[in-house]
Amino acid sequence: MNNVFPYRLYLVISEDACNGQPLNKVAEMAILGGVDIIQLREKFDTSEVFLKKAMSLQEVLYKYNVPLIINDNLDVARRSKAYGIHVGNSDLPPTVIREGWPECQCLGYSIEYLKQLISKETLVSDYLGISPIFDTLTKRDTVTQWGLAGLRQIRGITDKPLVAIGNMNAQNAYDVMKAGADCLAVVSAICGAADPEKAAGEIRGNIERAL
Ligand SMILES: Cc1ncc(COP(=O)(O)OP(=O)(O)O)c(N)n1
Ligand SMILES: Cc1ncsc1CCOP(=O)(O)O
Ligand SMILES: [Mg+2]
Repeated sequence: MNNVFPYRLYLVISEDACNGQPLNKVAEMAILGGVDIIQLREKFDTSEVFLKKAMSLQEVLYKYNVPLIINDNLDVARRSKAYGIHVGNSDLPPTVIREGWPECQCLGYSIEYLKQLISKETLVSDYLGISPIFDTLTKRDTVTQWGLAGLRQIRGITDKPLVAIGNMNAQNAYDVMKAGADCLAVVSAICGAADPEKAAGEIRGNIERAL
C-alpha cells in the first residue's frame, strides 16, 4: 500500500481510441516517446477478450519494463499479472481490491468529489486520478470538471500522487503540472495522433519543463 509512484506520463489505451492502428504498436511508439506507465481500458470487451489483449500487451511492456494497469476488472488484472488496477466510484472499492488482491502493487482511485479525499478508500490507494481536469469527448459520464483551481485545491489537501486526466495534451501539460499534478494521463492526444511517438514526446517534454 502507498507504494512510490515515480511515473510522469500515463497512457490510457483502448483499441477504439487507436483509430485503426494496432494497439500494441501505438503502445510501443508511445513508450518510445516517453510514456512510462500504461492502463488498458476496454469498456465493451468480454473478460475473455480483455484478458487476451492484456496478455498480448504485456509482451510489449515487459520488453520496456513498463507497468500495466488494468481498468476496472479485477479478474483480468490478476490473471494478466498486471502491476495494478484503476477503479472509480462505480467499480469495486479500493478496500475490497486490497482484500481480494493482496499482491496488487499499484491501486489507482478516481476522485470526483472532494469528500472522497477523507475516505478509507483514498487512504488505501497508491495514486488518485483527478477526474476529469477538463471535459472530454472520450468519457462522457463524468460529474464535473475540476479545472486547474480544483487540482490546486486537491494538492493542498493530500500528499498522495495525483494523476491528472481529461483532455490532457501538449498545450496544457506544463500548466497542469504547475497546478500540482505528479503525472498526466492521456487517451486521445496520443492514441488518436498520426504519430503517437511524437505526440508523447511533446507532452513529456512539457512535463519535464515543469519539474
Ligand atoms: C488514471 C485514471 N484516472 C481516472 C480514470 C477514470 O476511472 P473511472 O472513474 O473508474 O472511469 P472509467 O475509466 O472506468 O470509465 C481512469 N480510468 N484512469
Ligand atoms: C478515462 C477518463 N477518466 C476521466 S477523463 C477520461 C478520458 C480521458 O481521455 P482524453 O485524454 O482523450 O481526454
Ligand atoms: Mg472505472
